[in-house]
Amino acid sequence: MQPLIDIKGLSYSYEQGQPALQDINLTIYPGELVALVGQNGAGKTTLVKHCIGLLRPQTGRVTVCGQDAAKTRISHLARQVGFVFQNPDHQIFHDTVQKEVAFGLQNLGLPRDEIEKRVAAALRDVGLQHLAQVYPHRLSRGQRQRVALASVLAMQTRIIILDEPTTGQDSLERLQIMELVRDLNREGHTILFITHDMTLVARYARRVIVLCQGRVIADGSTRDVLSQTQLLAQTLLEPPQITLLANRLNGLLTPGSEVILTVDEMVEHLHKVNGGSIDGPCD
Ligand SMILES: Nc1ncnc2c1ncn2[C@@H]1O[C@H](COP(=O)(O)OP(=O)(O)OP(=O)(O)O)[C@@H](O)[C@H]1O
Repeated sequence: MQPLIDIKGLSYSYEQGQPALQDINLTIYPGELVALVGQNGAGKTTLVKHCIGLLRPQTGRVTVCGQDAAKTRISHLARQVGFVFQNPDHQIFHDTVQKEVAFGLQNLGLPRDEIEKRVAAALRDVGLQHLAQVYPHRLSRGQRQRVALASVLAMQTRIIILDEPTTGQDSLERLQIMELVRDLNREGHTILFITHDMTLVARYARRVIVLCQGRVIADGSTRDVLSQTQLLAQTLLEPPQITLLANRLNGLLTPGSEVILTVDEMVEHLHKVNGGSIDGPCD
């Protein structure tokens, strides 16, 4: 299968700085749902900015949908890769939510009724349809984040990259955003999301890439990566509380069983251990 994103030997340093990325080699295939994690300053944002053409490799090469990202116009890449910035205020410029979400579609030259349809659908998906005529900067940070997400959804790109998509959201909104991300992935979008929230990683990601000081130190299935507690400790990332609890209990109850990632898995596991005497699920 042809990769959608192919990164070979990518290194990058900001002026007068330590290398932000060092010899990154990564391949993202169609249909993946990938979490990119690492402590502050690990290089996550720098890496994804190379995938949308905002930064050009100093060494190495980034290919997106078969095209060299360094030689492709940003506007052209934007048809393939949607990017939701960590700070929504970096991508919100218009005076109503509706105009903001329509902007990229107008640049594509789409007919007016198609634009209206896509804007309405995207606002519905993020739960903001009732705020279409509001000035975006009057909204909460979480709502502005969802405006930015709606703008990307409306573009219907094959790849969606989200930099900390749940920042500023309460716990219900966090889950709603991640359920939407999972639905988009099921509909065929390839998703890469950056987060520090390892509970969301455990629950939603199928693959995890760990960056530490500009290098990839782990890349594998969520279960494999989250079971490497010592490696995660290097990056100051802690597995979800339920995983830590299960690790402690496993030693006592059922040595050698698989790492547990969610409350549902824990309940299922306890059912097995106790012959079905525990009610669930409760995640
Ligand atoms: N515009 C910039 N100019 C100079 N140095 C920068 C710039 N942006 C990032 N850096 C530095 O590059 C390194 C990687 O930063 P980057 O923002 O990619 O990390 P990150 O993993 O996304 O961090 P965070 O989780 O805090 O967003 C850090 O040392 C950071 O200080």
